[in-house]
Amino acid sequence: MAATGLRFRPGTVFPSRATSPSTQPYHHCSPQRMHAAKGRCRLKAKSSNGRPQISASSSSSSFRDVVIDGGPSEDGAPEQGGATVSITVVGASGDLAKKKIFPALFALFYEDCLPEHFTVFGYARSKMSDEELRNMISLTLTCRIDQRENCSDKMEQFLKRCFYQSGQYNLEEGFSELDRKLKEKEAGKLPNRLFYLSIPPNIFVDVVRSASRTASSSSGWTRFIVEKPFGRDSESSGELTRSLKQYLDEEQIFRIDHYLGKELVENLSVLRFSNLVFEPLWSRNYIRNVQLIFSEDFGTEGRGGYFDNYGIIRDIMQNHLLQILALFAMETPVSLAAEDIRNEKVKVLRSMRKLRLDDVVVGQYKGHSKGGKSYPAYVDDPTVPSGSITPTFAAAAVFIDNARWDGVPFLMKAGKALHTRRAEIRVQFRRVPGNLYRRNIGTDLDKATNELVLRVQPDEAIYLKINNKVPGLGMRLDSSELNLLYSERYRREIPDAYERLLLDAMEGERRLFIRSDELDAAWAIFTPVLRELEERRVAPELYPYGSRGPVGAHYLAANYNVRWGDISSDT
Ligand SMILES: NC(=O)C1=CN([C@@H]2O[C@H](COP(=O)(O)OP(=O)(O)OC[C@H]3O[C@@H](n4cnc5c(N)ncnc54)[C@H](OP(=O)(O)O)[C@@H]3O)[C@@H](O)[C@H]2O)C=CC1
Ligand SMILES: O=C1O[C@H](COP(=O)(O)O)[C@@H](O)[C@H](O)[C@H]1O
Repeated sequence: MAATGLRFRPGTVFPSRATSPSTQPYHHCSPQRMHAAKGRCRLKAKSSNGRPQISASSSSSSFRDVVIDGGPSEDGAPEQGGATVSITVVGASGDLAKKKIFPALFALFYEDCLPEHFTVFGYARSKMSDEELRNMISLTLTCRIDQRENCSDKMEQFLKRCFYQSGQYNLEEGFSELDRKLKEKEAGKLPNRLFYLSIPPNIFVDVVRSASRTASSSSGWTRFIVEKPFGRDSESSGELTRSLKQYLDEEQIFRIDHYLGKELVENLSVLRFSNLVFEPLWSRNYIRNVQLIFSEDFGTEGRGGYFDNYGIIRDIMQNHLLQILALFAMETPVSLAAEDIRNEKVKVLRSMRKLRLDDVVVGQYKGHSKGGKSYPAYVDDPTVPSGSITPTFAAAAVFIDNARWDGVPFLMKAGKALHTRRAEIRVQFRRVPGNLYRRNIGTDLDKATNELVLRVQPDEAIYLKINNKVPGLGMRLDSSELNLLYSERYRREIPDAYERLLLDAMEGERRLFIRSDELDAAWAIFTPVLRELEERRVAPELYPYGSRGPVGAHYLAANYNVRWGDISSDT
């Protein structure tokens, strides 16, 4: 019997749906594995929020207690008894599946984070054999995780567990056939099924309808990870939620925002709530402004068909940046339980002012030549309609009308085809009142205020800019950094966001997924301005590919006496 995946300890019990959430683990790392995987995989009985794992909350009506035992047979097919998880990647032939989802599943397997009994299925319309799927997947799997020498064996073991089913998205036949094959692999074990909808949004509902009717688990849980975009505005998002809920309970829907799975975003609450030095400063009393910055140094590159229908505000701001903002600004949750955290996030979102057109700047990249190389304009992308005015850049000032944040501008900036790839949170503190050293600081007092930066990517880091005496006999101050650079402090590679989120979905941990009322509140902030931008056909300010974006973003910040931290310094 191959003992590859995470061991389910004999006797581990899944609770019935009727019982209160159990603290029993969903899976365990063996002690040796746990040691090897320390810091990457969940330690025993802990979910990613560090709480004892609530196991297997189910949407199935006939969920029942189950004892985990046994292991897989030699060909990887699970033996009788125990439970199994089948993960079906719908849209398996697509970009996200190849780039992120299969590699994340392999990384979890490699780190012994998947349950002992699991099967991966790819589903799409493209015709492919199991072998062809495996070949396709194998091109994007990497042994990036500390290059242990058994990586190619692990890859082989993983690929043996991968299968493919071709079918239409809106017809039940393909999913019935999938159901038949899943049952075969499940071999009488308690079947838990996870569907990852890695498909364009216009077919989400078709897939959920067909898959939930014909390929739901008969006795275990069935969950659907839904990729963004969740609609284009309040109305379409509400419509999507209503449609999904015709077939699924809210607890079966895992709306993914992969930024919530990023290490530094995950660390935001730890930084705030477990360090006395930060939380007391976390309010309008000490914070002058907060900046949420996303930039990419490449354009739409073939994704223009999707992007043009959404634009950067929907693609990045309304979800990734707003989710970070909510975590940043929320009050202390009652506990680390998913619902307690999501309740606090909703409160923040509902306290936010609707964004006004005056507080938004939009831009679009134009072609540019540099060093003999030419870079295309957004409208040069063959998948973009000519004359498109869809923004590829936006800056916005948003406000939270509550006691903690009254009057503090939260500035967001997101753009494609800029000079660098970066995502960060910048917190600019107020000036020191009656600063004794103002004469030694120089003329620019703003530059001398403290700034806390959480660099989400690349080169994850947290650093605090402080004023420091330049060594010497004189008294000159400069701005220096207390720097926690992850690559120096932690040798281990940081897991990809999709790894954390997939694992959480399998464990039924919803904390990092978006609840429907959060989504409603998020759309309520952006829908009016999105509508106005479109109705008025507001022309984006053009900026050269590879530049720092439109100057309008500086005027917007200046309206609130703010300077973008990523521009005024290069750190
Ligand atoms: N790619 C990325 O980096 C990111 C993507 N996402 C989201 O993830 C989801 C998947 O993205 P991605 O993989 O890029 O998408 P793709 O365009 O690559 O589509 C995935 C698969 O869906 C099928 N498909 C594509 N277009 C249609 C259509 N019009 N009708 C029916 N089926 C279609 C194709 O499979 P087949 O023809 O074989 O059926 C395709 O391989 C989307 O919701 C996207 O917004 C989110 C974040 C990042
Ligand atoms: O959701 C999206 O995110 C990616 C950026 O993700 P990252 O993890 O590479 O920073 C972005 O390119 C894409 O347009 C958007 O849909």
